[in-house]
Amino acid sequence: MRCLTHPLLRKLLSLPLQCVPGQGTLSKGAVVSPKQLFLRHSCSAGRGFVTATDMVNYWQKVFETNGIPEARESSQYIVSFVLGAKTFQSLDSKSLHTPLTALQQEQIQQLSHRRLQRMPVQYVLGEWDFWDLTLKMRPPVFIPRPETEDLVSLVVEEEFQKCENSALCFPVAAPHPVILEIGCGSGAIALSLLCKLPQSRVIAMDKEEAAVDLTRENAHRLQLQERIHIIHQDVSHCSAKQLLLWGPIDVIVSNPPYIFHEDMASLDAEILRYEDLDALDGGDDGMRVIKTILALAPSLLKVSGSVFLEVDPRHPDMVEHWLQVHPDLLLTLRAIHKDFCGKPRFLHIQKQSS
Ligand SMILES: C[S@@+](CC[C@H](N)C(=O)[O-])C[C@H]1O[C@@H](n2cnc3c(N)ncnc32)[C@H](O)[C@@H]1O
Repeated sequence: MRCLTHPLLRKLLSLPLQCVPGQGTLSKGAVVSPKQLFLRHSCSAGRGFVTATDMVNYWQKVFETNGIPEARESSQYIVSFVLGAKTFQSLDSKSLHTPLTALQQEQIQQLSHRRLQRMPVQYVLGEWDFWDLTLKMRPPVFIPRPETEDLVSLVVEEEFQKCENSALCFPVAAPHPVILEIGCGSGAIALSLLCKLPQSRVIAMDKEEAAVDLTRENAHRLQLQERIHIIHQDVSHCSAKQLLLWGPIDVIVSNPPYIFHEDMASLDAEILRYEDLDALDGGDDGMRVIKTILALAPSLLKVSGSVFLEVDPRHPDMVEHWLQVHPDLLLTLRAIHKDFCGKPRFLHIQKQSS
């Protein structure tokens, strides 16, 4: 077994380092038996026990030393997760200074070792919050990003809440709106919409079995399984009939793969190593799946039904042009909405009344 310990960490702790069988070898300056080292360090500080704050500080240093991004946040997430808290900030003073049990220290160590291998913290913890839902996460299923919460808000606000004074509000009249999500991943969008719109039903489809399984598991955990129909299918191979089981659709929503292929190589190591790259790669112009969705939409939507898409900031102009050269689709770009960074990110497209 190789014993790799970063010199900076060694200096930091001023401790004699030793290999402990069974720890394995980690990439890039990994630490051997941090628990033992840490315990000795704490003892030398005269306390003889290890607290949550100690662990956060220790693992932050280890992460920084090993070039792990968001070192402090990562160590805080891991320690608070093991202590059963949502955030480190929500831990009270007592929890922060109570000695950790041997089991808690072991758990923190195991999870931190995964993070040291650049595993995203969402996969390390096995769960993550999206809006007000806690969802199971598993590699390689796409981890929902915070901006996508705004896509959910947009659907709820534009289609189902602010419609009384709008001429474009046909779906609000539907007593039990039917929503189709294309590319459901972990189920983040579909399940949030079901929670926000208690009368709605959702058809969620994904081409990856791992994604379909995770959406199903999350739906059961949230007891939403009665109102969701989950389909394992590639959107480019599916028939309209397959998706019309509850009749014409009010809203299609999708956060499709939209990254330009040439940009894929520059993604973070966390993404490249662990997430399904097909969930991100939108082809040469980032529009491969977007075009398929738009071509299918008219045969699925009710008159005045809507498509909401999350896209790359370069896409609004490209989609507008594409719709102009495909007038037969009878789709109109109604609105472009910005994300919280001010970038054009969400498209509202509507089926014309012909
Ligand atoms: C960017 S992820 C979005 C996942 C989830 N909706 C979210 O926002 O967290 C795109 C998803 O679309 C799925 N997908 C990609 N191409 C697809 C296709 N041709 N048909 C159906 N699903 C597809 C991927 O498997 C992935 O789960």
